[in-house]
Amino acid sequence: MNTFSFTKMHGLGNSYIYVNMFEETIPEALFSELAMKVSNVNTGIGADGMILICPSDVAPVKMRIFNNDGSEGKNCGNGLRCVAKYVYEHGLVTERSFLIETLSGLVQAEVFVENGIVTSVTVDMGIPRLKRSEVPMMGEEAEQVVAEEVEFAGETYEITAVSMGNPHIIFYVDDITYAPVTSLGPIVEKDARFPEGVNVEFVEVINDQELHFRVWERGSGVTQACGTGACAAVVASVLNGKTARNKETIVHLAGGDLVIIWTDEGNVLMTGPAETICTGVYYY
Ligand SMILES: N[C@H](CCC[C@H](N)C(=O)O)C(=O)O
Repeated sequence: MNTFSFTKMHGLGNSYIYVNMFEETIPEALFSELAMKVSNVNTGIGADGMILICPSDVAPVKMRIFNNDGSEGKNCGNGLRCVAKYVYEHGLVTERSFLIETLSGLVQAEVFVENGIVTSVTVDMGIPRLKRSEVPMMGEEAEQVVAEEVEFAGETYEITAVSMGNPHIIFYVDDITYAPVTSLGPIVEKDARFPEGVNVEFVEVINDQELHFRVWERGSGVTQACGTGACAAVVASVLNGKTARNKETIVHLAGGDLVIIWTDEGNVLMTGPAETICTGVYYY
């Protein structure tokens, strides 16, 4: 019987099983299968996926994120805040600001500490990728995919597509309460026009600095929050003239709020909480 120690953490209810790969040894071939198993609420621990905190050649740590269907994501905003909290509190870093390597590049995290405990984290999520080919989305190359009419399941929708290192498509709705998250989300997630799949976000604009937000995540389905998705929603809202560039926007997700700013310099800053739920030993 094999085991590994884990820490369950969440960012606004978007929970993952975190494994410190500086201390644990798990065969790479099992990462995908174990992500599915630990995520199962009945036969596993229960979470939206698994995140590995790994050594890196270019930063203090590298984050690898696996959705609950076993697929590997290239970025995870809520995960980055929890990784930053974990590595600071476990002494893997000594500075309050440090780099984290992801599959979509390096990001800079800054932790805010009270009595030795990280209470919130700001992550510089970098520059959004806006070209159709960068999302990626099939079709004739375009500098941006903004307010484009696209048909899904026989209905025509206006969509905006943004990559934060992982793909996102944003739909605007009049009332977030009635957003077709579970009906339209799974259809769009697997649409052939998104060769790598896509995270599906629904946004209600409250004012030029406030959004309501719900998400159907690629590889995990409905989650309480999606950090990269919230960043993509702010970028899309600026591109659509609905919110202000270079001003803090409050994004109200099901699990709570994120404060996000798309700066004039081009990068997206995301600030929000990160919490530890429990630790334990998993048997496999
Ligand atoms: N489902 C995403 C990964 C998790 C992103 C989300 N949980 C976040 O906080 O950004 C993907 O496959 O691209």
